[in-house]
Amino acid sequence: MHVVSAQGSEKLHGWNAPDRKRWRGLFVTGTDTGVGKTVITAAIAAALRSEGRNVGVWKPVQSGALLGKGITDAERLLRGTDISDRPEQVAPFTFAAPLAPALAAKQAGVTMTTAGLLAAGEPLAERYDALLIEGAGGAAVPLTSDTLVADFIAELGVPALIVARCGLGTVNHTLLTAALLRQRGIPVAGVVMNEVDPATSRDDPSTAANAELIERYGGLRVLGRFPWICGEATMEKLVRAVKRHIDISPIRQMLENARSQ
Ligand SMILES: Nc1ncnc2c1ncn2[C@@H]1O[C@H](COP(=O)(O)OP(=O)(O)OP(=O)(O)O)[C@@H](O)[C@H]1O
Ligand SMILES: C[C@H](N)[C@H](N)CCCCCC(=O)O
Ligand SMILES: [Mg+2]
Repeated sequence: MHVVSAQGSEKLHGWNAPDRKRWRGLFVTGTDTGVGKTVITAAIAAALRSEGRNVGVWKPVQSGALLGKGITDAERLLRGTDISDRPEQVAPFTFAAPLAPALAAKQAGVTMTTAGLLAAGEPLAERYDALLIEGAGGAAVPLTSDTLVADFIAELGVPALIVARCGLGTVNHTLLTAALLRQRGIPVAGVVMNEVDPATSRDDPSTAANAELIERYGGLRVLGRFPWICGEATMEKLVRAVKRHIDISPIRQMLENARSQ
């Protein structure tokens, strides 16, 4: 991905100052922590790569475990995509505490700033045509001492994808997430409904209508319902699931538009 200076006025994206850099990619946020952002980020990145696109993955900050045991998001993203970057390149900031990044960093004695996060992502931005960037928790999660995840997405100037649960409660969480993103001027590429809790969503009478409600009341596009993957989420299984269940054409289109700007 080439990081180029933004040209002209881009009020919607919030990066109209001439010296601001422009990032290419898609930010994968969610309605909550544990909704399946890592699974969906890996799946979409793997599907785009299987079409020959030079797409990388970036997890600007992760918390909850340290690198080494293969359980962090960066390590899972690499396994799910067969990308050969090192985990510490994909996740330059990793904290053990299972807390919001702002708190986890503070507890570890690390001063984390937006500028520092962006600088740490630049080598990946140079190496790939586009990045799939996974957030931490939802869009209103404190990222640094004075910013939320949504502020960071706005700073990057990339569109966002919302990963949402299928079952009861998801309409409220998804519409609130979209409202926050829009308030920051962030274009929303769509919503992926994830079967993160298959047993519950099967017996949940709301599941059948939730996507339609999200589209109607949120003016959002639901790109599909990602199935529960049994066993290890291998790249092959993830790509197959995207091809069968998710319409990634709006994502392709956004990446193409970013290339031609
Ligand atoms: N479609 C799916 N099929 C099988 N397992 C899934 C699926 N979606 C999510 N999971 C599992 O649910 C758990 C939570 O998912 P995941 O780690 O992707 O959430 P997340 O939104 O990335 O969370 P975080 O905020 O910590 O980054 C993981 O154990 C993951 O493997
Ligand atoms: C530790 C966890 N896996 C996430 N990466 C961090 C989630 C922070 C959520 C904060 C909150 O919404 O209350
Ligand atoms: Mg994750």
